[in-house]
Amino acid sequence: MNTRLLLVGCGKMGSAMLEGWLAQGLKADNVYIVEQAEAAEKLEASYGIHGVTDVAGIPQDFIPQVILFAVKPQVLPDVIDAYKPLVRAETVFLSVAAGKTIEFFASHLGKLARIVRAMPNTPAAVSRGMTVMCPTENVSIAQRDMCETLLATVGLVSWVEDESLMDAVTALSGSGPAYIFHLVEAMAQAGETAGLPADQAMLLARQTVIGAGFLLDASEETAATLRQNVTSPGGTTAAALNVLMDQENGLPELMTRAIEAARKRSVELAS
Ligand SMILES: NC(=O)C1=CN([C@@H]2O[C@H](COP(=O)(O)OP(=O)(O)OC[C@H]3O[C@@H](n4cnc5c(N)ncnc54)[C@H](OP(=O)(O)O)[C@@H]3O)[C@@H](O)[C@H]2O)C=CC1
Ligand SMILES: O=C(O)[C@@H]1CCC=N1
Repeated sequence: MNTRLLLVGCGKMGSAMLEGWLAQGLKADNVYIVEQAEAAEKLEASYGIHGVTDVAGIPQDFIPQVILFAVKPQVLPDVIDAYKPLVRAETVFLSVAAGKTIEFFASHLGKLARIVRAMPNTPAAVSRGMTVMCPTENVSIAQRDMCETLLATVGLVSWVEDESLMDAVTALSGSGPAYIFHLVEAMAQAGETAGLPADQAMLLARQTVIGAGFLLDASEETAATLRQNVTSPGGTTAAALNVLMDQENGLPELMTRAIEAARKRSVELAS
């Protein structure tokens, strides 16, 4: 965890990764963060990290190994050109921005820039993230390893060579935590409708999702087997799954539509 890191944008995703890295022993002294003034001050005060409001605030002798863009995709076109002077063979530009293609970065930073397009998710904050990465050809094996090591400290890492798959990745694992949090909300709401007090319904929904996630993690069994283990023939779970697994109006159909909507939005965010 000695990577010299320049983090551009430290909002929800940037801070999720940062929290994970700091918990794993990242040295605050090796990190510069470019953020809005108030956030930069807070980061300095809370973590002892160098917070600056502009790329000009980074000392000349700080040569980042990784420049990680974690600003909104819509903000990137206004931000990116300021980083062109930092293009060097020893620096990888790692972007987590949804939709923003490698071509976008290359067109602003030049062909010599070494670029990795990545898609993490917020469970990185508790070292349970899922990150998928896609590199340009000029990213060295050592630099791939460095990016993998960095992201592997906060969860699992997978690579794709076909960049077009990053839109599906974004729709599945990038946005995915929100689907699970919404599942908790929906289960709690349904529990209330079934007669439970609101706070108890939320307690049951939360702990059921947390417990199921832990069980999935700890077990050698597939999700399908764990589902079957709950389902007694002719019992209550089977009655619910008849609804959820309906071919036309069930969860698979709904999830397919939801993930396709997210994938399409990722494609749109490219421009
Ligand atoms: N949230 C998530 O679950 C995931 C997000 N991502 C990607 O991560 C990126 C960030 O998303 P998210 O963290 O949710 O968004 P946030 O808005 O929470 O974070 C972006 C941060 O960047 C700051 N910022 C704005 N302009 C600049 C600038 N010029 N220089 C430096 N910092 C700046 C923002 O400040 P201010 O708010 O004051 O404008 C904000 O704190 C996006 O590209 C998104 O696609 C990827 C995977 C998952
Ligand atoms: O909603 C978004 O666009 C970002 C990308 C994946 C998760 N959050």
